[in-house]
Amino acid sequence: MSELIDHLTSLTRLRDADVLDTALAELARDLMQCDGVAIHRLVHDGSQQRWLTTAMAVPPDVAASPASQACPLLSPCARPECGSLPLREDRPHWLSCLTSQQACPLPRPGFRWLQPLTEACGVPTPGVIEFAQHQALAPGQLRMVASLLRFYRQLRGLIDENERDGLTGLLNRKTFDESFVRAAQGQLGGTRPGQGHRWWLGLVDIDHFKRVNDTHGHLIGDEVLLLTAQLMRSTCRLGDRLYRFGGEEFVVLLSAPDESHAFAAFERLRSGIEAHDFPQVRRLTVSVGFTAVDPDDTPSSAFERADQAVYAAKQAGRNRTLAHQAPAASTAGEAAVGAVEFF
Ligand SMILES: Nc1nc2c(ncn2[C@@H]2O[C@H](COP(=O)(O)OP(=O)(O)OP(=O)(O)O)[C@@H](O)[C@H]2O)c(=O)[nH]1
Repeated sequence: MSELIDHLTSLTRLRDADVLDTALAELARDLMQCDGVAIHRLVHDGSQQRWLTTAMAVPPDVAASPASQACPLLSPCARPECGSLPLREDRPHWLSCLTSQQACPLPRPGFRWLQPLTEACGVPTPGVIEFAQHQALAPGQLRMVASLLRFYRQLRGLIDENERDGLTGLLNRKTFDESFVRAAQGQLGGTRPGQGHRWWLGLVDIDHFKRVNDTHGHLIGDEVLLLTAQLMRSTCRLGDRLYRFGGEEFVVLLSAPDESHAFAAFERLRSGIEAHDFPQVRRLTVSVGFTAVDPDDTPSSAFERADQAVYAAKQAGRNRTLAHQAPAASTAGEAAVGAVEFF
C-alpha cells in the first residue's frame, strides 16, 4: 500500500504531459505486475492521423525472457524520427477501442487488452493504453486499473489546464517558453539532426480580425479562432508544435532543413486557411512571418523577429508568408546606434 501511495505522490509532482505517459505506463506495469504496458496516441500528421507510441514499460528481466516473446506488445516504441508510424486505420483494434470508449481484448498471442485513454475535451491527443499479460486479469486487478485511469484523467486534466489555451486547446505561452529553450538548444524531440533539420518559429496573425468581431459578434469571432486552430492542427506535421498566446495570434514551431522548406510549410498553413469556407464569415486570411531559431535565441528575441516579418507581410498587403530579413549591414549599424540611445 505504501508503495502505491509513493507512486501516486510522484505522479502528482509531474507537470509535463509527455512525462506523465511514461510514469503512468510504469506505474500500471508495477501495480498489475504485467509483462508490459504501452500508451498509443492518435496524432495528426498533415491531413492524416497516425498512431504514436508515447510510452512503453516492459520489465527489463521480462523483456529478455521467452514469456515476453510469447506476449509482445503490438508496436515498438516508435518516435516520429524513427520512420513512418502506423496510420489510423492500420490498427483497427486500437481505433475501435477509442471510438467505442470500451475496454477491448486483443487477439492472441498472450492475453492482451486495451482501455481507452481520453482526456478533457479539446485536447487533441486521444489514445489507448495496452496491457500485455500471459494470463487473464482478476476482477480486483481490473478495478484497480479503472481507479488508476480515473486518477490519471483528473491529473492530466489539471496539467492540460496549465499547459493549454482554454478556447482552442492549443499549447499556451508558458509552455512555449519552456519548449523554445529546448528547441534552441536542439533538445526538443521532432528535429532530424542527422538530416540537418533546425527549428523555425512562425507567427500566424489573422487579417482584419477586428472586422470579424465587429460584423458578426465575439461568439462567431471565438468560433473562427477555434476553427483556425483546428485547420492549422490538421495541416501541421508530426512533431510540429502549435500555440495560442491569446488574441488572434498563433505561434508555430516546426523543424525543416532550410528556409525554402520552412516557407513551404508555413505557406501550406496560410493557403489552407485561405481556401476554407468559414461559417458566416466565409473567407478569412492570415499573414505569416517566420524566422530560424538560433542557439543563443531567447523566446522573445525569436518572437520579435517573427513579429517584424508579420508586420512586413501586413504592410505588403496581408494574406502572405514572409521570412524575417536580417537588416543590411549599414542599417544594422544604425539600429545598434539607435539602441544605444535608449540607455
Ligand atoms: N472574439 C475574440 N476576439 C478577440 C480575442 N482576442 C482578441 N480579440 C480581438 O482581436 C482583434 C484584433 O484586432 P487588431 O489587433 O486591430 O487586428 P486586426 O483587426 O486583425 O487587423 P490586422 O492584424 O492589421 O490585419 C480585436 O478586436 C480584439 O478584441 C478573443 O479571444 N476572441
